[in-house]
Amino acid sequence: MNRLKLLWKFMKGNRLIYIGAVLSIGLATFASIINPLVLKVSIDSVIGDKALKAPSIVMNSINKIGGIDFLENNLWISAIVLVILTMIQGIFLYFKGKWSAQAAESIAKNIRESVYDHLQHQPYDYHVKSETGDLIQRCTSDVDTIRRFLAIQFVEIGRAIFMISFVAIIMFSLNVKMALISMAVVPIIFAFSVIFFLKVKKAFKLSDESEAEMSTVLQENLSGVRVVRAFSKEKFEIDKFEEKNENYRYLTYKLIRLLAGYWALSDLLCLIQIGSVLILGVYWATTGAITLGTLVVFTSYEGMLLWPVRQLGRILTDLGKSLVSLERIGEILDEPREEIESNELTPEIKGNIKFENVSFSYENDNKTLDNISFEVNKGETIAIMGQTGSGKSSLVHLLARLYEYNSGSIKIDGIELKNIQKKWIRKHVGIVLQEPFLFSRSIKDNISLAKLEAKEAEIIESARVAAIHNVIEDFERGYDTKVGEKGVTLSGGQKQRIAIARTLINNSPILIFDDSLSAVDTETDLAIRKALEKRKSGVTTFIISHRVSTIAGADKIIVLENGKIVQSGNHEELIKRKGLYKRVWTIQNSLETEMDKIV
Ligand SMILES: Nc1ncnc2c1ncn2[C@@H]1O[C@H](COP(=O)(O)OP(=O)(O)OP(=O)(O)O)[C@@H](O)[C@H]1O
Repeated sequence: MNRLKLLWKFMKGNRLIYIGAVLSIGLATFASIINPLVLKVSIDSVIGDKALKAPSIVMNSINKIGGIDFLENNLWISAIVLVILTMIQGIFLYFKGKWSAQAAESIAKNIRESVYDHLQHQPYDYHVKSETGDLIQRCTSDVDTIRRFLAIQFVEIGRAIFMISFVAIIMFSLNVKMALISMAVVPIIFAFSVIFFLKVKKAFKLSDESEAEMSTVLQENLSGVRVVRAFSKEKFEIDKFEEKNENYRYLTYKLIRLLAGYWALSDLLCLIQIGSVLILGVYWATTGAITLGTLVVFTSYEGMLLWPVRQLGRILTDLGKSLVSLERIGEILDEPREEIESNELTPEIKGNIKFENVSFSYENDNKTLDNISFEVNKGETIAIMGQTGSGKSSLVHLLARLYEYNSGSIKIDGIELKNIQKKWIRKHVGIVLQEPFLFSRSIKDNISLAKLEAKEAEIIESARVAAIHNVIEDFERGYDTKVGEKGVTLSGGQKQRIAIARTLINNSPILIFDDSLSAVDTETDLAIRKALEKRKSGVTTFIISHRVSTIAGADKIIVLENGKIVQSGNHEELIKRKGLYKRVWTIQNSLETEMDKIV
């Protein structure tokens, strides 16, 4: 029920058009129902000699033009009325099709926009954990299932209701016995449709989910195709895809088999119904129990009645599918949005940072960061070193409020971080992530992403500091060079440097390099740091790196182990003490000496 409410919400702005479509189908149905009645009157009372029984408005109209005798001499009038009714039916069916399609397209657009907007407001962790292929499936295929239902089937509910009620009223007013026989199968098909609806809903859910799994494999494979090639794991990947593909085929086949079974059985019931009306109707017509006109009316109505009743199965089937799709879309929309523009504080950020007994864990009890305390002043550089998984990235993620710390306090310029607006803090904390992602746009657009209004000179300046300007200039199209998805046309180091330029353009007072200098060689690393040094005045910088030469010049160095600070100090102090820093420094130092000997 909640999901139907959601659909109603999405229909906002299109409800009137939709009601117009339902009314049109009602009028078209009405015209199609009147048609056999005109035929009956023509057969029984105009050509035949039965006295005409009709509502006074019809009787008056016939009398005005000269009575039944006049109609008998001018049979073409009946033919014209039939043609006009058919035309009315056609016109309203056209409007029904037009309006329902128009509304459905617009509603689908609303859904896509809502879901996309909602996804943009999901927290960082949501996207870390979600499967992209599954999300794409929900935003495309599931939305399309709803669109098709709204464009084709939903208005048919209106037709079915109109048709069954109109036809039932007329049938019972003409002949109760015949009406009962004509409608005998309706409740059976209806009950059958409802059972079927529940089964289809289940089968479609499985098929839709398996399609999502297949999309995830496909999306992951295409994103990681270079890893696949590098390890020549094509066969493994093909087998994995084939398994998902086969599962999807099997589940969809089961769904189609179910649908085929329903159609066959409901067709059989309908044919039995039509057959019994014909046999009994002809028998009663020959014995004089009913008129020939009544038989014509009943056989025409039988076809009209059974069509929407059978259609009810299809409507319910598609409703089942749409409910599954709505549920999957609703699951996204149920996720709480991350409020980044709250009424929290938006103070001037200078860059004095103080961690006091900060602890943090991801959903489980294991502490990823345990009792972290340190202080860094505006303009200082702090380096973080530690084994993989020791919590370095987690620590800097806290600074950008990508995650919230569980206990302790982080103060920026004396203000508790949790009280500073997320959008504001993210604007002032420039972070170069460990895995840079470039969009398939031009290099210029990629760099200016963090500051859309950036002037060309600013873009070039950032690129210069990131030591990538000369490389870009060498490209044929310079800054307009299009970067392939994930920057495939660029080397790892080039991508990394563009990502650095993108972060620098914002002139943030706090900069974080999350192992982002690792993809560039030592010389470029040094060049970037020197350029940064020259440019930055008062920028507080966090550098995460395993390379001692990168972090040796930092004002402070902290060494993490299992989420705890095990060492801190500057380079000179740390190389004098036993510990991870000294060990890494010794190894890297001796390697460099060896290299120097070779060169
Ligand atoms: N989103 C997440 N949900 C749950 N656990 C996570 C998440 N991100 C990281 N972790 C876990 O938290 C711990 C610290 O991870 P983190 O990425 O901070 O380490 P790191 O020191 O930056 O490692 P690396 O040097 O390999 O980048 C790891 O055990 C990791 O598995």
